[in-house]
Amino acid sequence: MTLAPLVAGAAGRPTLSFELFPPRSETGRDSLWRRLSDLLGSNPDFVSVTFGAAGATRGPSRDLLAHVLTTSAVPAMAHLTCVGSSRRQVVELATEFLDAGVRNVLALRGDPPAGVPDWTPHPDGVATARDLVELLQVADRRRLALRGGSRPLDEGPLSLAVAAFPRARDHHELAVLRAKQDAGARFAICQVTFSAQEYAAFVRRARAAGITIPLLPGVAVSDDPRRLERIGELTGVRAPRGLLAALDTDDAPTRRRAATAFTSGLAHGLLEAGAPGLHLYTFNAAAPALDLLDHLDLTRPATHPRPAAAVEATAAAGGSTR
Ligand SMILES: NC(=O)C1=CN([C@@H]2O[C@H](COP(=O)(O)OP(=O)(O)OC[C@H]3O[C@@H](n4cnc5c(N)ncnc54)[C@H](O)[C@@H]3O)[C@@H](O)[C@H]2O)C=CC1
Ligand SMILES: Nc1nc(=O)c2c([nH]1)NC[C@@H]1CN(c3ccc(C(=O)N[C@@H](CCC(=O)O)C(=O)O)cc3)CN21
Repeated sequence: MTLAPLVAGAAGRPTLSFELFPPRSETGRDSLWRRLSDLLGSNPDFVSVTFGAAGATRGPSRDLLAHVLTTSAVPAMAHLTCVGSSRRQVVELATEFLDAGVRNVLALRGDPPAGVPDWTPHPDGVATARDLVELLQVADRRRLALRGGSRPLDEGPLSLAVAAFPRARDHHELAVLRAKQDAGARFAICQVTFSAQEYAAFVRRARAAGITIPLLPGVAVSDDPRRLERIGELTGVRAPRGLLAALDTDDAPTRRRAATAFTSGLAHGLLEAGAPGLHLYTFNAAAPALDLLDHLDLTRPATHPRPAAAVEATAAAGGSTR
């Protein structure tokens, strides 16, 4: 399933996507599989799976993507990063994910690993997301050529997305996004934002700079203030003090209501500003994302065809394939 037309509005409704990170442990994996089935059950347009700094979660990220691709009909997007890798390593990495059935990739430069003071980037490595956008297309073409040049019928074209930064005010950052678009990115997922005005102003600046691809805003839907603090440390985008204060309570239902009151206000503002949809940073929790969907009345009809593996598994279990 190619996501670019969906994000560009082909479905006639806002696009909805969930961002997940791979579990750290076996126990984490079992509990994630359960929460995942609630999230996938709401029929998002796609889920995306993060890739730890400098490839630290390569195996777990690939396994989580393969799990989504084989057990659900929801398209999955891999985040892949290039910082610290040689061109050859990037092509190998891309081929591994393409072999696992991934056709949608968020091409990111990537964060340097935390707490590794003597870390240095690869000397002849791929330094920017723009170069990664190009190299991923090379890897896909090379893989196709090695298989005799014809694509299996169920293998769609490679579809690439990149990151965008609503906070960025200088022309250089817009030129970088423009270069990623010109290299072949079909849409951008925005860094977390807590302000619809900030997003709207960014979209205006981007359009004036010749950026025409859809710019999907990113919304952190957590009801856990520690998560929001952590994302603030990681990205420099701090949650509003009022939101953190409202979440500063041990009463879980109060926290959940406060989170949904905030995210639904923000989501309304973003959609009113013309956003093509919402990319929800879920932190692997189902409830805050599903509460928001209820609140927005964004219930989704089941539109994705089921993958053969899931249909066979259901049929083997004596169940319905619908
Ligand atoms: N994992 C995720 O979901 C997300 C991660 N990020 C992170 O944000 C950071 C930035 O990533 P991207 O936007 O993918 O990287 P990018 O390669 O587009 O930009 C990275 C930096 O390099 C500079 N740069 C890029 N091309 C340049 C050029 N030709 N000449 C001079 N400077 C250039 C940019 O100004 C920017 O400051 C990374 O750490 C990335 O992993 C951001 C959003 C989402
Ligand atoms: N610069 C940057 N790097 C990213 O990886 C990134 C962004 N920005 N922006 C959007 C999303 C948000 N991301 C996040 C945000 C928070 C955690 C987080 O809370 N991580 C926990 C560990 C999670 C776990 O494995 O249990 C942490 O303590 O760091 C992870 C990814 C990934 N993305």
